[in-house]
Amino acid sequence: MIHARDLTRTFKTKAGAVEAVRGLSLDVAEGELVAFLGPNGAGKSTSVRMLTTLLPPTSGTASVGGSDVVAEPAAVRRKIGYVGQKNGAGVYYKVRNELLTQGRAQRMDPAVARRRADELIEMLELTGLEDRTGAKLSGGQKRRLDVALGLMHNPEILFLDEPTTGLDPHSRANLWEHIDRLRKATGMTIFLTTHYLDEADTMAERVMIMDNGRLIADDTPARLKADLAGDRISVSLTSTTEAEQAAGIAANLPGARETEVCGYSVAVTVREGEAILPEFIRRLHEVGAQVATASVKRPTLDDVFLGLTGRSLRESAVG
Ligand SMILES: Nc1ncnc2c1ncn2[C@@H]1O[C@H](COP(=O)(O)OP(=O)(O)OP(=O)(O)O)[C@@H](O)[C@H]1O
Repeated sequence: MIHARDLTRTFKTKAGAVEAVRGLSLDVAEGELVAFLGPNGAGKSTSVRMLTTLLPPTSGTASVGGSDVVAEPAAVRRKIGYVGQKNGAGVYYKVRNELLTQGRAQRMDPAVARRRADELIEMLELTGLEDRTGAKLSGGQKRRLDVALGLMHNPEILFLDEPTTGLDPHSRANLWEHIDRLRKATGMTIFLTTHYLDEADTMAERVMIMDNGRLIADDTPARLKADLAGDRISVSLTSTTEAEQAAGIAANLPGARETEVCGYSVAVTVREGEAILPEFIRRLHEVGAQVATASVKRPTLDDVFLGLTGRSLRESAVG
C-alpha cells in the first residue's frame, strides 16, 4: 500500500542545508497499522508530507495506493485521508457543515456526501453535536471531527500526524477505540506518527523508528523489545561476595547480555526474563547464595531507542 525507496528531502536554510530525510525506504502492507516514532526533528512529518504529496522529495521514489506521489499526486490524494497536526476542523463552522464542505472540496456528489457525513457523525460519536461550531467542541470531540474530515471521501489509507497529542488520557483512549473500530469495520491501512510510546506499543502492529532523518528500526513492538532491549532481571543478595558470585552465574544464563553488579545487587539483560528468572534462582541456591529480592523489568520502546542510539527518546531532540 505504501512503498518508499531512498526518499530524501533537503531544506535550504540561511544556516545551510538541512537533510531532514536521508534515504528512507519502507513498505506498508494493506490493512497494517504502523506507528512512526522518533524524537523532535527526526524527520517524521517531512516523511509523511512527502508520502501525502504535500511536499516534493529531493530524490527517491514513493508510491501510495499504487500511484506515484510525484507523477500522480491527484490519484494518491483520492486514496488517502490525511489528518495533520494543524489542518483540522475550524472554529466557526458547524460540525455537519464542515463535513459537507469537505465533501464538496473532494468533489463528492451532494447526496453521497450527506449520507457519508451522517455515517461518520455516528461512527465517531458526534451525534447531538452536528450544529455545534468547532469552538464549542472539547479537545477529544474536535480531534474526532478532524478524523471524520479525513475520512469523508472513504480513503483506503489514513495518515494521522500525532492524532492524540494534547488530549487527556481518557480522550486518547476514546480516540483509539474509534480508530480500532474503524479498522475492524473497513480494513483500512493506517500510518501514524506519535510521541506516546505506550500508545505505539499497545496499538501498532509495526513500529518504525526514525532518528536524524534515517529509519533505524522497523519491526513489531514485541520483537523490537526482545531483540534490541530485552528484559532486565535484578536480584539482590546478602553480601557483595554473593553478588560477585551471582554476576558470574548471570553471565552464563541463556542469552545473557549486560551483567552489572552494584553493592549487594546484580542485574542482567535476557530475552525472556520471566522464563529465565527461576533458573537463575535455582543456580544461585545451588551455590548456597541467599536471594533477598528478585524482579523482572519489561522493556519499553524507550529502552529500544536507548539501545539503538544511547539516548532516551523521551528527552532527545535532533539539532
Ligand atoms: N520548511 C522547512 N525548512 C527548513 N527546515 C525544515 C523545514 N521543515 C522541517 N525542517 C527541518 O527538518 C528536520 C525534520 O523536521 P520534521 O518536522 O520532519 O521532524 P519531526 O520528526 O516530524 O519532528 P516533530 O516530532 O517535532 O514533529 C528538522 O531539523 C526541521 O527543523
